[in-house]
Amino acid sequence: MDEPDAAHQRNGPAAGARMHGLFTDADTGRLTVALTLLDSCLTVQRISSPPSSEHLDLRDCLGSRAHRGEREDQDAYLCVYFYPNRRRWMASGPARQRDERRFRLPLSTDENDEDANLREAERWARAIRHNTGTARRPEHTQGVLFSEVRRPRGLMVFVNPQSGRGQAMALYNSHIQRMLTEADIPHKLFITERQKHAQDLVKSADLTQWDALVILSGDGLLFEVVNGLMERPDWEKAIQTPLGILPGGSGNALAASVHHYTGEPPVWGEDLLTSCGFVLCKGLISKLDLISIRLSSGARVFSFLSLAWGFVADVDIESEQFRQIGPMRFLLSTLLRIASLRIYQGKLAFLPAENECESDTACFSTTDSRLPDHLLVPLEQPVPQDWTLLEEREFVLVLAMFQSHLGEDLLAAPDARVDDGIIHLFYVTAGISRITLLRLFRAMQYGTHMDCGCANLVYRRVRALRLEPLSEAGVITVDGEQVEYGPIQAQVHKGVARLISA
Ligand SMILES: Nc1ncnc2c1ncn2[C@@H]1O[C@H](COP(=O)(O)OP(=O)(O)OP(=O)(O)O)[C@@H](O)[C@H]1O
Repeated sequence: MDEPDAAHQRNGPAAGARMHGLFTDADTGRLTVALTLLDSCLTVQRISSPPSSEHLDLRDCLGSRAHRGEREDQDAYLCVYFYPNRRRWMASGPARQRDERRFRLPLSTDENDEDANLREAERWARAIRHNTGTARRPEHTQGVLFSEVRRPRGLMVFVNPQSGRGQAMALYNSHIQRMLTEADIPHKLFITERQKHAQDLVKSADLTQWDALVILSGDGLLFEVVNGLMERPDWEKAIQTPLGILPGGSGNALAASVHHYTGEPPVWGEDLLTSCGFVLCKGLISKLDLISIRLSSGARVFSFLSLAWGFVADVDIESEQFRQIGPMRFLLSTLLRIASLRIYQGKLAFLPAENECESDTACFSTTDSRLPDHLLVPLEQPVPQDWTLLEEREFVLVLAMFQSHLGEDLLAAPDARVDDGIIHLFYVTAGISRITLLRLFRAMQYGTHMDCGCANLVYRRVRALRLEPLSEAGVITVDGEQVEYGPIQAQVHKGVARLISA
């Protein structure tokens, strides 16, 4: 804390002050507190002994409100809600933590105007909310601030009560409801009752009623929402509805990616939820890449996160049986699968990102008019000539990442960005030892797996890919959800959706 500026107190507010006033401590009603509102900071100076001064950064502020005291109390109160990044204890990393500040304005001495103190507190709350909305981080040069476009509609918040360890409703009650109220964001809760419930709801929803669709669950529920939007006749407009993600599942890869894009140190569990809640209330609306995925049956799905075959897909699906242990389920399944390591036979081809010009021959022609896949040809035809077809036929895993994180603590593609228009393709060829594979996954926690010097691990930046498994049975996952097994191909569509992100 800074020492109080005696001259400042004598002479009034500092230059640039939007408002200046005297309050008392909300709890004791005794200490005198001088508040000064600047463009991007609220200064709190305790004038009474011991004097002190604090500068509270409005970029960390979610909102502010004024209210009358309870029952007989005629004083007015000003509440300001901050979520600064702080260490909980010395050894822990910084994480956003709630810090509510309350200040009291005593009942007006003017008997003819008993509401004067409440009006003054409301004037402060309005001014703080205004400055909170405009106090942007200087690095935010792109995108639209969500606070500028939202209201008066609200959020459609989907909660899957079964996701993760079944705690999503408790997380809503303990964190999200309060944060949205503090940020003055209206919302309506939709508790999903079955598979595809969220998909059906967004297919038929009147989207003009909502500012954004928010998912408090794992990535699977957002996958349903994205595909529900893309199945609508008005998909082109519908997919422009901003999406928000709050971690309530066990993988929470997109939520971890959104946090990663803030540039803040990694956090997990409820700290990740608070961070994503903060991003949701304050964040920018960014463009989001969607990846069109074609399955051998002719079905098509849209993905925002990942496509996996081999080791990663097996671990994802096999870990379902350990759902009750939360995110640890992936670690346990990884160890079990490493113990019985498999080789997967298949063909892999891709269009390198540096091949900017699009193939003349490629153009997937179907009756489906949604987002034509101009980089793909039908699966029965050979890939276009400007594609790379690998000679390797034996893999341990193929993993295409569209965002940075594969799980809360797996930073698979550190350079990925929300709308970079790139598929970050990793594959591990047969011949890798168990110990090296384990080392790779440990390094992936810090995003340093490419620094391990493992010759079996290859990373390519691509725009489209095709995978043809040669073994009869196996598992392929898209965004962590199992899809039909067989030849599959994908291409990126840059920034066609929108995500509330950092
Ligand atoms: N009430 C419900 N009961 C059962 N399944 C549901 C319900 N609501 C949604 N689902 C389904 O649960 C599936 C998994 O949801 P989701 O991915 O959000 O959670 P998760 O699997 O716990 O998270 P993660 O993918 O991070 O492990 C989705 O396919 C969704 O359709």
